[in-house]
Amino acid sequence: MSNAISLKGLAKTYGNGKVALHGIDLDVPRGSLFGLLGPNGAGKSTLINILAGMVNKSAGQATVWGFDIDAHPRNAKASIGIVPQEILFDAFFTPFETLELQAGLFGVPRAKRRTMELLRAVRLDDKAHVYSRTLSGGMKRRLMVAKAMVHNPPVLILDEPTAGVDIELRQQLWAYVKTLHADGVTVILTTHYLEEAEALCDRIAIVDQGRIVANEATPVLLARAQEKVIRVTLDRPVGSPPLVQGTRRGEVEAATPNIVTYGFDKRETNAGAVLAALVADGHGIVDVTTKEADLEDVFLALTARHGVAQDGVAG
Ligand SMILES: Nc1ncnc2c1ncn2[C@@H]1O[C@H](COP(=O)(O)OP(=O)(O)OP(=O)(O)O)[C@@H](O)[C@H]1O
Repeated sequence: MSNAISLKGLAKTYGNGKVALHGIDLDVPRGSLFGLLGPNGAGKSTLINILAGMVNKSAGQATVWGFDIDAHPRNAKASIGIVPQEILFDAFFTPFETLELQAGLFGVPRAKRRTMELLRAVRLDDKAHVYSRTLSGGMKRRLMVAKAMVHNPPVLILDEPTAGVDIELRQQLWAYVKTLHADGVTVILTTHYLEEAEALCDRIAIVDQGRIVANEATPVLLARAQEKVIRVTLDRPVGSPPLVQGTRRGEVEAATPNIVTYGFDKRETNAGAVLAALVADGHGIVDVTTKEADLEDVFLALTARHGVAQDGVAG
């Protein structure tokens, strides 16, 4: 019961024979801010749509907040709020009416509705009574989040919430999501923006071709990226990179032949040893920078397919 979402052998084959999910197992712990990453077509929307009751699974089990989606569909649905990719609401309703209508659909009694509180939370209280069609894109997006929260679900799923949203609005949206999370809401977000998942999520699962290829606490996932890059400015140009044991991919920069870069595995050597080797070889060090591998490197390594170009990575 400690999981917000639990999937066992969840599979989906569409009518046209396309297998979108190959029997996946996935647990999302309660209280987490969970990232679901994957290239286009990986199966993220299929997974979310099954939880939302919009797509029928072909096999397996799914529970939301302990409620099996087959045995207790109403409770499962009531436990989840979903912000879909597309903006969906009637442009001729005001934000206030939109939320009231949604609360009605979820059977929230009038006395328990939090319409103005939600509008304040997404900073749309001053727009409560204007037509929704006059809202900016970012405001509409925030209204979608408020709409997903009318029935106060313990789990909020955001499907690609920041695609096409500018940086300032993105930050406002994340500020609100963090507030919800701090208040105890379990948040699951799908995103192509790896930096976003890295910065926000405490746990990340990577989906690729209908399979979970990683599911780990963010620092553990990042630690999988053992490659580090060191860029050294030498005191004079070199024709080829001096040999340094324990490194690979030594390169001299074409335009500035006194700058050399090396890749190395953190488990095998370190920046100090690289510099010491260069000095021992008679080179003077003028400057040095290093770069850690990031989530993008891990992501690419895990979803690398022979001869197939990746799409949809990093937005
Ligand atoms: N209704 C459908 N009928 C047939 N195939 C579908 C249907 N919906 C999705 N698919 C296919 O299932 C696979 C998974 O799609 P899905 O939309 O779940 O991926 P996704 O990870 O959400 O991708 P994106 O990030 O682009 O939304 C894709 O190959 C897609 O073409």
